[in-house]
Amino acid sequence: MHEHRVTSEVGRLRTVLLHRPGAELKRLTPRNSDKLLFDAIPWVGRAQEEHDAFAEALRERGVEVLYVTELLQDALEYEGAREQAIADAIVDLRLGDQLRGVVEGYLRDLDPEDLAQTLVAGLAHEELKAGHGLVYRLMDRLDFIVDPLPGLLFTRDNSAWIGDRVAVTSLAMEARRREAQLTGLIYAHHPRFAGVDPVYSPALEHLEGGDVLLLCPGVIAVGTGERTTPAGVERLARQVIGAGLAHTVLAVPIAQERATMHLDTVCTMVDVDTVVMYPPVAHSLTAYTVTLDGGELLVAGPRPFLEAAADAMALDRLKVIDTGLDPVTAEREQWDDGNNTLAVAPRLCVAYERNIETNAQLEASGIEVIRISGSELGTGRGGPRCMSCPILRDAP
Ligand SMILES: NC(=[NH2+])NCCC[C@H](N)C(=O)O
Repeated sequence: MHEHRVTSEVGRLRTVLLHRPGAELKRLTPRNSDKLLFDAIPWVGRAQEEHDAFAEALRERGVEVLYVTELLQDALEYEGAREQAIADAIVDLRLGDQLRGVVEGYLRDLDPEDLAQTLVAGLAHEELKAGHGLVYRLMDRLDFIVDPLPGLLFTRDNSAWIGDRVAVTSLAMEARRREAQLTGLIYAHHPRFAGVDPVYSPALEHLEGGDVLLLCPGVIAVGTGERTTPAGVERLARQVIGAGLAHTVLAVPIAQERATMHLDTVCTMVDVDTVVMYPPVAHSLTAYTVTLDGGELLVAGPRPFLEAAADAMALDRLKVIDTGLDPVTAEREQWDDGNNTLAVAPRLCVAYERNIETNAQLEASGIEVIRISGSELGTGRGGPRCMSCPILRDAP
């Protein structure tokens, strides 16, 4: 019997879901990288080496590493999962009926392994010899019939475990919406997750896992900005408080900018009472405290985030470690995901090695840092936290 339960950001990590980047990254070109949300064209082989080293660093600390494609392939052995996966992949209105029929036939002929591959790597125009239909002929030769999912690397965003339930999220960016359909299929059909009852779904208001921070058991901070909408926070609050998974949700407005696309780009936890945070926002960030009273959501605030969080967590104060040192270094290291640490246990975290000043600050504050290289992985603008979806952690 496999367990899944996550009640904090820092309890000892037991099981994590990763996605080893593959053929979908080879689809990135200067023409499509903006749309697919990458800032540069990664060297794929090196990105895979970096990712393998990340996974190995976790395994060395006793963490069980699961991979999206392996789970997906297993799930696709089930007829219901196959049907759903194919239906989701061809619903795109760009296809039109005739081409849709051809793509459907093509996908139906694939075995679970190749189907999983294709759903992630996408299907290029030239790979489908669809002959003379109008849409196929008019389509740009360099276009995709099924879009690739390079963003799948950031498994944090498309699902987030809250207690023993999973929030399958509703991704805001068109390029990433299909990711949650795939993880949704895994949780719905893979025997390992039998009986799991999702607490959120991709059909609901926009919500991305990178915005969801489990401050302590019962208290969740949710960023709202470029990705998660205020309506998404409201919906999540209702769902998780209603289900008894939390008593308080803090809605935290963040700037609607790429550099701060998720709350975890400016703040992550490294201990039960300590965060690493980007100095320019540390004292300006605010929070609305949301609780539930007899079916009604009560909203208090806004107040300074650090105060609201400490109160909800019943702490005297939340300790803050600064990103970088001087403002320029801090800005550089924030951009390079210096704040985006993954805690493996209290006071032990994984971070990109390149963020020298921030890592030094962490160590000076007694946090042990496991450094990984991420020159290629980082081209997608995400660090160790974005690249991992914890499925089981010990109580903090
Ligand atoms: N949790 C995170 N910060 N995820 C980073 C996701 C990066 C990805 N390229 C995007 O723009 O969506």
